Amino acid sequence: MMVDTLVLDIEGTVCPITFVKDNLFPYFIEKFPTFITNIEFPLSSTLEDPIVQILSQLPSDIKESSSNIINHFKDLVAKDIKDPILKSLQGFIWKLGYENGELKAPVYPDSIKFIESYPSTTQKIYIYSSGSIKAQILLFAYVKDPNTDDKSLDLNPQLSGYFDITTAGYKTESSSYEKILQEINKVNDPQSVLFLSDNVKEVSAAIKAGMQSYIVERPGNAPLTEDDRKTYTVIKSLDELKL
Ligand SMILES: CSCCC(=O)C(=O)COP(=O)(O)O
Ligand SMILES: [Mg+2]
Repeated sequence: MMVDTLVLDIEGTVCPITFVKDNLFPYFIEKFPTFITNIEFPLSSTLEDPIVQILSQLPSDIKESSSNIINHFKDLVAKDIKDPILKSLQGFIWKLGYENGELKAPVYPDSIKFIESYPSTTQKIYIYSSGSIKAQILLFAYVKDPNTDDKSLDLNPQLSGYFDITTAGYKTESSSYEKILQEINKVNDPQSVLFLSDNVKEVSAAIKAGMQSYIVERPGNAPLTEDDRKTYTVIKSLDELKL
């Protein structure tokens, strides 16, 4: 079956895990406390401030003080918990870093090349990440240009859409991939959709939903077992795709 639609994971697939763990997550932990010190307690969800709106969704025992909120998010980040409130907050804080030049996304050169060359009127690329859609759009708007130090590339014009855990669901559940197939009008043709991820459970869930799916093995990713290698197609670069 001919593939004409790619769904790409971000961390560990088109971008090194170290960028998320060693740059994005610490940036959030460093900058978030300065945002929260300006906020008045108790929180009022009627305020226009988008950060207050997000924090208002927290359980009442956590949102009662800034120190509880900071400790709560530090704990979620340390455990890499894919929490929708954390993910939406991170998008706001990272925006600052991308806009002032402190953050630039080191998307792998093979992935830049693929994203720049694959899309056409009949071939599409979508993104599905646990990072919020806001964070995904920012990351692809500020891609480090591998040829020059000072410039960045905006790959968003090449992308047809974005999914996160609030719009599609958790990435290890096959129902999330069924939802994506519905959204992109591919329910009757799921084998024409190829999902790429570093995470074996995500690849397994996508295959269960009827998509094709390969594991992308990058330096620093979680090691694969012999069984994983026998069960799934494993690629090391998007250059290996023969589409
Ligand atoms: C959109 S960049 C931030 C990535 C992130 O927060 C994350 O949890 C990465 O998860 P992924 O699903 O891309 O592996
Ligand atoms: Mg990943």
